[in-house]
Amino acid sequence: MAKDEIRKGLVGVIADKSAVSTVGRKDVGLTYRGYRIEDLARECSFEQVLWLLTRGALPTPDELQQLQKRLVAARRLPDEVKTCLEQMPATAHPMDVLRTGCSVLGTLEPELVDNVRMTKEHEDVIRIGERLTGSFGPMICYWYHFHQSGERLDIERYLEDDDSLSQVFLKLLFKSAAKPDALHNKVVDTSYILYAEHDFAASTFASRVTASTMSDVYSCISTAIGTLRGNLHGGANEAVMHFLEDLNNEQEAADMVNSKLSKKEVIMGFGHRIYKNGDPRNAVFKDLSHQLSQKPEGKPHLYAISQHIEGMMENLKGMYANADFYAASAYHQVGIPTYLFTPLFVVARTSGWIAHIVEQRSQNRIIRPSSAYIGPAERDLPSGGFVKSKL
Ligand SMILES: CC(=O)SCCNC(=O)CCNC(=O)[C@H](O)C(C)(C)COP(=O)(O)OP(=O)(O)OC[C@H]1O[C@@H](n2cnc3c(N)ncnc32)[C@H](O)[C@@H]1OP(=O)(O)O
Ligand SMILES: O=C([O-])CC(=O)C(=O)O
Repeated sequence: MAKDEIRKGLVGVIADKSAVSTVGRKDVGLTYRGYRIEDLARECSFEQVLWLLTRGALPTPDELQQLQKRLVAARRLPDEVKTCLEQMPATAHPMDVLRTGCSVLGTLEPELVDNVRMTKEHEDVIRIGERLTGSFGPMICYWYHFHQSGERLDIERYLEDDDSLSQVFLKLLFKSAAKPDALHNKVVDTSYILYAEHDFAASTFASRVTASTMSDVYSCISTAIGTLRGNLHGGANEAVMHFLEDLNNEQEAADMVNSKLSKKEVIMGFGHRIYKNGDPRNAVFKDLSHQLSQKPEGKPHLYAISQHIEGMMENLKGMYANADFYAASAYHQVGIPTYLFTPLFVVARTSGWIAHIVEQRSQNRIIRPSSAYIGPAERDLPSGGFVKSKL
């Protein structure tokens, strides 16, 4: 790369070393700490993956039990957080609710200044990550029910100590003390695994930029949530659902694709900065969406329309579905409201963000690129015609 070359969007720039994941090595494949995503999705729970990402190795049964205890404790929302959730408007986007909830928790349980240092003792950071991961589901459900019906959700009423993070979310969303439907739970748990980590994706890179200034963990995570929210990144799963909702059959889907492509509009859920030959997470999400569509209450037409769009994009643009495309029809068939799709991504990705914050701190140098200036040449202030406000 030539010294003055501008890489718009930082395409192809290798910004640092990382030992967390590999994305698209030889154009395909995703591994977390060396393990293939397909194997993790099939064999592991999200809690195991959370441990793996943040600590580098799979947990022992005892370590998993300890983690579960901490995640149970993390479900508790301080009264101050509940009050803030009640004060946020019903019209707020749930991503803004989570971003703010993260900040509020950071004021109540701050990372001690003494811990914000370049050190190899990272357990405190990981524990904050666990606290946030455990509290995000209850936070979003508390806000959701309060603004749907005025009810102050009694979180523990529905939960048991062995509930996984996916079970916690589904029980609280549907206000049910019964274990959720097995396939619904598998969909949410697997989505958490698939969404957990993705190298220097925009939100992760943003969290590392904040970490590189020696800021606190809550600031890093709220930076990341704000970055994930956009439609070109995590917000795409909601954007996909918005156009799927408007389509009644394959002909309407074809008209939508042709119309958007003719206007050079981007079709959400397709394309990727790194994967040019397909996103390995897509096959897993697609299979889950298909399984759901086969249930009596499933929506086979939604799956068929999605498949039709996927085929057209491959044929017309040579472009493949990314993780967000079938995540939309899968979450929808579980009964999750569309505006909660990206918040679920946050629950999952907090583990990856934490792994990267720890890594950034352990090999820190402030992230501060340069720009190629194209503004006016250096000049004197005009002698008159403007108000000189300096005394
Ligand atoms: C979990 C995730 O965050 S996965 C990503 C989720 N985001 C989306 O699904 C949004 C839709 N996709 C996109 O906008 C893009 O593909 C991104 C943001 C994911 C990647 O962006 P880039 O790496 O800059 O795209 P890339 O350089 O491959 O684009 C090449 C060309 O394909 C076009 N293109 C890229 N994606 C799409 C799409 N989804 N639909 C139509 N055209 C597209 C671009 O407009 C560009 O066209 P041009 O050469 O005429 O300007
Ligand atoms: O890597 C990216 O650019 C976006 C992505 O797929 C993710 O964050 O999961």
